[in-house]
Amino acid sequence: MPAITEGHVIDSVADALQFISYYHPRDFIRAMSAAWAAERSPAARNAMAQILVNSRMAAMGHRPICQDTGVANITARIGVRAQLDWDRPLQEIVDDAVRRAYRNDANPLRASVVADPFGRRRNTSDNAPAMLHVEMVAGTSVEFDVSAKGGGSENKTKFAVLNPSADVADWVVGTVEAMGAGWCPPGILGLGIGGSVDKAMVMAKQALNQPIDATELRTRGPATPEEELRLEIMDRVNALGIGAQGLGGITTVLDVKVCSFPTHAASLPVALVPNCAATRHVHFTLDGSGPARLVPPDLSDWPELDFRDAWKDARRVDLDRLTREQIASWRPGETLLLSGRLLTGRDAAHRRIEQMLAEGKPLPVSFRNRAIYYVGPVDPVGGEVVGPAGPTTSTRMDRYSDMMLETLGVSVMIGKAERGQETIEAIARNGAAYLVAVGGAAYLVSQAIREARVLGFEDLGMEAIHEFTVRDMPVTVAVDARGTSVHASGPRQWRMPPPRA
Ligand SMILES: O=C(O)C[C@H](O)C(=O)O
Repeated sequence: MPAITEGHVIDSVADALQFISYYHPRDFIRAMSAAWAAERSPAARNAMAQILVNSRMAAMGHRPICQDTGVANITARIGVRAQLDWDRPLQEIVDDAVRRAYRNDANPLRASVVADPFGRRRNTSDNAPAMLHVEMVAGTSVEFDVSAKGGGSENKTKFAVLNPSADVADWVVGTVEAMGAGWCPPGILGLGIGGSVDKAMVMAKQALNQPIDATELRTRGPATPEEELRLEIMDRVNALGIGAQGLGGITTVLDVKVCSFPTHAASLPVALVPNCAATRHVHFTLDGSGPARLVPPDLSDWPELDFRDAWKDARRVDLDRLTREQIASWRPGETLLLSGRLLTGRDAAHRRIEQMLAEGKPLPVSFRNRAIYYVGPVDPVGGEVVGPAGPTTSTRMDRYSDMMLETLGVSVMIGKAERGQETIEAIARNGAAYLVAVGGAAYLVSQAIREARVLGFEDLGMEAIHEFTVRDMPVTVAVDARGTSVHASGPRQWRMPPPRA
């Protein structure tokens, strides 16, 4: 039996991380296409169309589906009789693979990992380390699950130890309803039920690597209590009306995956890990014959669609001449095509601005009457001015709303997902507006960016303040100047009565 070498592991894991950065899994493309075809809410249908067009563009261009190219999550199942020809800890080996993949010259991926997480939060600059789990299994080979998990969906992870008499579906449905849209639905829910607190979380994460097969399951009918639970949760969550990007619609989840394990008689641990529209994972086996060969999807796997129809009546906005009166005329749910200059800034930039204001220091740029886009783009290659540059979750910037709107005079905020009530009130008080771009359509969004330059905080890397010049950047009015939120009105409109058991 030939030995599995360190080189086989590094080549395979590095290739896998590159592969999943631009290829959605086939089952995901199929499920998203079916959901798009069935969607009746125009806003959700348009968002899904952008996700699918972006997915095909990323596959063709070999550029990331999402600007959040994720943290590498790796599970290695090592056969007890496998011949391993390596000396270093597996963590070091997979970290080398991560470095190679994320610093690839042709398709650099975004470095999103920070060390010293509760202190300085220094970017490690190569996305290492990976989150590695190792299991010993029967056999002579080593199986790998490689995924790249984005921060927005990871942040929405929930865990509870329920009373053994509690209903798991009730907890999941209530939790998803309260979770907001920062996890970029439509996506997949991974559930780990039972075991211990740590075991439940690992099971939920690993459940997300199973193929999407809800349609097949529905056709053949559930054969186990887990399969019944999957369909019940899926139907009840979709009846909530949350829809794509939380804009209101009939599909919020494409599938619900469940792993369970025996647990303590007094406990019912349940972990819920959502996966976003940038679902990225691949599975391969090493048997000593060489690195893994991964099979890409076929271009015919994507539906033919032209989302631009949805924009033909869109209002064109000149950001360089924007007035508060114009902002006041925007309607919730309306599509805008933005042209002109906007500033960028996200978590680290807001934190630093707050510190500088407290210390009375001058800021590198004036935000007065400017639009700010919450984004951390991927570095450009070739002729690009910027790499994929989709929106990040705006909710994290809510605590800075008064500072940005009242103290600094920002007029427009652009991101994704809902805002909190205090931010909505601050928007209305200041005659500002909040716009959303589609999370998970980052490569498509980046096509609208014609120029990019860093104006401040360069040391923050992707979190620096940039100025983008955009042309026809598509966005939706999510909170208008009167404080009406489409993330409240959309789901209300598309909510359906709970399906009968
Ligand atoms: O970090 C990002 O670019 C986005 C993040 O994944 C988010 O969804 O908020």
